[in-house]
Amino acid sequence: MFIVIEGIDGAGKSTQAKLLAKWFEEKGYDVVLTKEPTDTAFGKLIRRLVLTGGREGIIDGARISHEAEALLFAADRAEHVHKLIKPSIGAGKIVISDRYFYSSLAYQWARGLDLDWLIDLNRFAIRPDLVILLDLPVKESMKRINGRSIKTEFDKIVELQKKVRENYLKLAERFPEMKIVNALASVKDIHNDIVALVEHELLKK
Ligand SMILES: Nc1ncnc2c1ncn2[C@@H]1O[C@H](COP(=O)(O)OP(=O)(O)O)[C@@H](O)[C@H]1O
Ligand SMILES: Cc1cn([C@H]2C[C@H](O)[C@@H](COP(=O)(O)OP(=O)(O)O)O2)c(=O)[nH]c1=O
Repeated sequence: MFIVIEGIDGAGKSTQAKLLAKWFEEKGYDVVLTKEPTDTAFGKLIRRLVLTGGREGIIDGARISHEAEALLFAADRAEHVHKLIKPSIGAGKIVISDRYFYSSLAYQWARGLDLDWLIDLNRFAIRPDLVILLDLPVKESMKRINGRSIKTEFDKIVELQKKVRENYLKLAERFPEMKIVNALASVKDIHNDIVALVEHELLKK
C-alpha cells in the first residue's frame, strides 16, 4: 500500500506521517516512511539550487527557471520511485511519503507553469492508493511555522501559499485518490480522521 500526505508548508504533514507510520507498525506492518525532496544527491541539489537563500532559487546570483525547478523535482522523484517506492511496495511494505508529485502540480503550477505539462512530466510516477490532503488556511500554517519562514519574503510566501492551497483543492477534484482532511483540528483528531480513511482503503485490499 502506498499513501501520500500533502498540503502547504506547516500543514502538519510530517507530524501526521510519523503518527500514521507508528499506527501501522503497532499493527505489525513493515513501514517505509519517506519524503520529497528526498535526502539523496538530487534532493540535496534541490535544497541547494531551489530552496536556498529564502527559497529564491539562486545559481550564481540568478534565479533558476521554473521549468528547471520542475525538472529537478521530477528527477529526484524518478530516483525515489525506482530505487525506493516501487521495490518497497513490491516487498509488501506500507510506503508513506511526505509529499509526492501532487506537490509539483500544486507548487510549480502556482509558479505559472502549465498544469498539463506538469502532469505529463510526472507520468512515470506510480499513483498512490490514497493521498491525504491536509487543508488549512494559510494564516494558521504561517503561525505554526513562524520562525521557519524568511521574514523579508513573508508577503510573497503568503501569496504563494494561498495559491498553492487553492491549487491543491482544485487537484482534489481531478484526482479521486485525494481526500481532504481538515488540518485545523487537533493532532489527535486529524490522526483519527486519517486512520478512518486508511482503514476504508485497507478493506478494499
Ligand atoms: N494539528 C496541529 N495543531 C497545531 N499545531 C500543529 C498541528 N500539527 C502540527 N503542528 C505543529 O505545526 C508545525 C508544523 O508541523 P509539521 O508537521 O512540521 O508540518 P509540515 O510537515 O506540513 O510542514 C510543527 O511545529 C508542529 O508541531
Ligand atoms: C516535492 C516538492 C516540493 N516543493 C516545495 C514545497 C516546499 O516549499 C519545499 C520543500 O519542501 P519541505 O517539505 O519544506 O521540505 P524540507 O523541510 O525538507 O526542506 O519544496 C515543490 O515546489 N515541488 C515539489 O515537487
